[in-house]
Amino acid sequence: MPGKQPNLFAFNDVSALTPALRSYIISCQNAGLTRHGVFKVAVSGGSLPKTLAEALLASPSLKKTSSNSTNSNYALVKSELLDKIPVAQGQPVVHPIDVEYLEDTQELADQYEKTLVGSFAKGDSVKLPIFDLLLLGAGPDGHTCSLFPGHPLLRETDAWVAPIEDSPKPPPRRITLTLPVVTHAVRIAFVATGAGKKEIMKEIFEVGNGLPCALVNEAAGDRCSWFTDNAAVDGVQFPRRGFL
Ligand SMILES: O=C(O)[C@H](O)[C@@H](O)[C@H](O)[C@H](O)COP(=O)(O)O
Repeated sequence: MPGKQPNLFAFNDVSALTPALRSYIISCQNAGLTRHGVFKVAVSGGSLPKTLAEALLASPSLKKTSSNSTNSNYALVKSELLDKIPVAQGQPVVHPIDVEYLEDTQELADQYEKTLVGSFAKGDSVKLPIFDLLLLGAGPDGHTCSLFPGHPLLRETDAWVAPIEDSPKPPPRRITLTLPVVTHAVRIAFVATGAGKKEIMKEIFEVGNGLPCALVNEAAGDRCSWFTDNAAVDGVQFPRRGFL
């Protein structure tokens, strides 16, 4: 159905992708600021924080990052991106998980949901938080956030944040935004690069198969955009290819 399909923006390589991602993020930010005076954005881990640094910082290579092998998405975003924002430009308000509750993932999820409730005022009128933008990665199995293929967590309808104790990707114990929160965002952008993504991109876009990334595509339609390099989408059929 034209108009309801996700957008695909494919580029020769990551250095060609990042300026377009930057423009897209700035337009989402401007829309958020116009709508409610703030820009509410959530960011996943993996290779994304590094790509965001390339997209958003004037000179991302000025400060070297010691390591990006960490189980903490916050530590990753902090070292790759936040620590490199010039002090004069100010810092965003960031809500990492509260490590005090790491031993109890349900409590950790509840505490994080409370943090979101503080920002989005869950109640009679607000059934779901509406982020201005979710910036996500796509795993080689089609997972996104900590929403894994075939996992019962995909059926969660009430919670905004949920624990997972059996993540197939380490670490096994995590918390995640739930699928309805993801699909309710004003805009959702996936960044997927490299030939290693080709097979799963084919499955997500040509088959669907209930893969978490495909479920986001189906629910969000044209509110969802994919930023890829050509290697990741070589030979993949897309209903809607855009140009930026
Ligand atoms: O929590 C995690 O384990 C990661 O954040 C993960 O969900 C990541 O976003 C995808 O696996 C894609 O990672 P890449 O972009 O590095 O392929």
